[in-house]
Amino acid sequence: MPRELDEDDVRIRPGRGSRPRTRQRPDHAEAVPAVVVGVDRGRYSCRPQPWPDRLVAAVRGGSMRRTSVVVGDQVALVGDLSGTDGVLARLVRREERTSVLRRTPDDTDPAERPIVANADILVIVCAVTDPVPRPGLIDRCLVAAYDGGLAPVLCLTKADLADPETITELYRPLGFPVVATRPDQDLTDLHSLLTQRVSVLFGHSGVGKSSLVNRLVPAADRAIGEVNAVTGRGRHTSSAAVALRLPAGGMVIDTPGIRSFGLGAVSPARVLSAFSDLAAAAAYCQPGCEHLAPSADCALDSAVTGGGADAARLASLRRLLAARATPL
Ligand SMILES: Nc1nc2c(ncn2[C@@H]2O[C@H](COP(=O)(O)OP(=O)(O)OP(=O)(O)O)[C@@H](O)[C@H]2O)c(=O)[nH]1
Ligand SMILES: [Zn+2]
Repeated sequence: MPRELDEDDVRIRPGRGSRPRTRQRPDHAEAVPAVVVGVDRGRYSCRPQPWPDRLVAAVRGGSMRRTSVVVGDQVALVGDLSGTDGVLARLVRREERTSVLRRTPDDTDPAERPIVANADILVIVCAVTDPVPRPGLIDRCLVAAYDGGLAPVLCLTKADLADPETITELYRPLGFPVVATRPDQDLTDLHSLLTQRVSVLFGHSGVGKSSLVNRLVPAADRAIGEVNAVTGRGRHTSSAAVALRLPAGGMVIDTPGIRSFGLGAVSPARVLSAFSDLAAAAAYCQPGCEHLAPSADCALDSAVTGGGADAARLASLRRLLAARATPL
């Protein structure tokens, strides 16, 4: 029996997915566009665009063996797309990604690898208390979001137990939405941010992420658990990202078991690009300036003293740049 390749066999290229697809064949013109909503050991659960209520299990076609495919990827399928149990379609193309979140290497997995593609928003879920908030972790998530091309949202859970103001204040200069949630209030603010968008939820164990997912996604759609029935349950289940449909459109991607995002290859320039107000002043820095601390090389401090930039924004940028180097 030929050995089946899976996600673990893929060598992640250092670039950002710009390899020309010379193997693309014209006979795939009729392939059906679909989005990947679950991945398990080389099997992909996909929702075809023309039949979004259908879950089709697929494997990568021959020309795709070295192409990484993750939850959120836009792909093209050929073959039997009926979604019948036990039937496998073939995945013949992966479209360019608009964003990529990467998982940090760990003891069992030495490669930094993509876990979610094409998400618009990273929702960083953090409890106001119990467990105590860890701004260092939030900062690392922010770096991963800016680097991966996602807009961050901070969701502060358990606002019924403590005042979210201290932590909200810390992030105010960054200008992204901060939403506080509590069990006795509805999730209107969060719904309006996430509806019609693709968002990734990330949070450490105990912060209330599962409670949030259950409130955002009605029980019926949780039947996405079927994904695992289609593709088989196994060792990867606990760390696999799964895309769930929001009632009013859009998807939330849950990332159970993922403890942090990869920051190994993050460049200061990509983080800086999320600070448009400071990016212009940074053009006056010496080449190679990492903007980490006040120095003769860094033009950002004089931009602040000259009134062209905000001190709190610069402090936030420096905290994020420093967070890259701080282990969790
Ligand atoms: N008071 C209060 N408790 C909450 C809130 N959200 C969640 N909890 C409680 O916090 C505990 C953890 O919630 P979970 O939803 O399981 O948290 P999780 O982040 O999914 O944790 P894991 O399942 O371990 O990954 C549970 O006892 C919840 O009832 C909240 O807004 N307020
Ligand atoms: Zn600088």
